[in-house]
Amino acid sequence: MRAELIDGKAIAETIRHEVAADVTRLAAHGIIPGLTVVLVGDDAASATYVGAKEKASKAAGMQGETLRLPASTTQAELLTVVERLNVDPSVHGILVQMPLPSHIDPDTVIRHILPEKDVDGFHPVNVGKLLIGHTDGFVSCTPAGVIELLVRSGVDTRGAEAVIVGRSNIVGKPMAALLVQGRAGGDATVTICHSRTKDLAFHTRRADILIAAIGRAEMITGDMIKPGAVVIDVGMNTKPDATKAKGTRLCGDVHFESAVHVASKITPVPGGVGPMTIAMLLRNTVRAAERTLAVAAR
Ligand SMILES: Nc1nc2c(c(=O)[nH]1)N[C@@H](CN(C=O)c1ccc(C(=O)N[C@@H](CCC(=O)O)C(=O)O)cc1)CN2
Repeated sequence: MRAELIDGKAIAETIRHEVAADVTRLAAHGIIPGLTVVLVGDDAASATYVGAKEKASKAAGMQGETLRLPASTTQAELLTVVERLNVDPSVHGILVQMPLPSHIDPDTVIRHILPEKDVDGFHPVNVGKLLIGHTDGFVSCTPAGVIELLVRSGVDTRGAEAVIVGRSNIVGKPMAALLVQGRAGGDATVTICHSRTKDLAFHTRRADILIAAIGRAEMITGDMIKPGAVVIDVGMNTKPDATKAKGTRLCGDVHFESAVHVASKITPVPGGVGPMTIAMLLRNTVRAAERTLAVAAR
């Protein structure tokens, strides 16, 4: 058996077209969704992701802008930038690219972004809304993208044993909240595993749906997967590869070559969850702009 590939690139492309149609609809009301991404410092991977976000937002017809600030930017300076964006009516979505330089506290910055412009879904108000099942908040883009992948690939999550490996605030915890909620892509029985979990393989082998979000290259091997399981790899790691010009290649948290013979469906890295993160960001930005329309109509 060889697992069917879940093509995140193709699904993300479909969502980007849906978003572009929404942008055209909003234009009839005189609204152009505006997304401003703030990048602090010169981390090469972050610069690539930020460039991709600006390009994708413009391709969808939005007003996409990137503010590139030097690594020496102080926390106070960054908070001033966020405050300016908070009150700018042409900016519907604000995203501060992570990771930030070590002298800046990410939680303080996230709390400064207005929840209604927090298209990353990281603000405690949006996290709280997700937990209590309110749909008027924003959901963190990567876990929201995973749910879209499952739903659009025809995976029935109802009553499934879903095991998440990783307990980050950005992926693991919101992922659990989404899988457990009583709507499409939810109704699963959820287990979260982490670095202190005893006998990790015992849990992963019980999973009908296994979500790997640990941040450790190829840690989940085929023998840790239940035959026929759906495997979603959120990992984005590099490993040495002498055949590549860079000397490294991208890999996930799942050892793909052994997992692909055990799973029924699997996401590749690259081309799985990664492209969904940007597609869901665009969707959140359109929603932020739509809500200003709804507020104006009141
Ligand atoms: N403020 C935020 N910061 C970060 C987030 C986030 O959601 N909000 N997520 C990640 C990085 N990220 C988006 O910012 C991101 C990562 C990967 C991809 C992607 O499309 N990956 C491709 C491969 C790209 C490559 O070749 O290097 C893939 O998987 O196919 C998109 C977005 C951390 N920071």
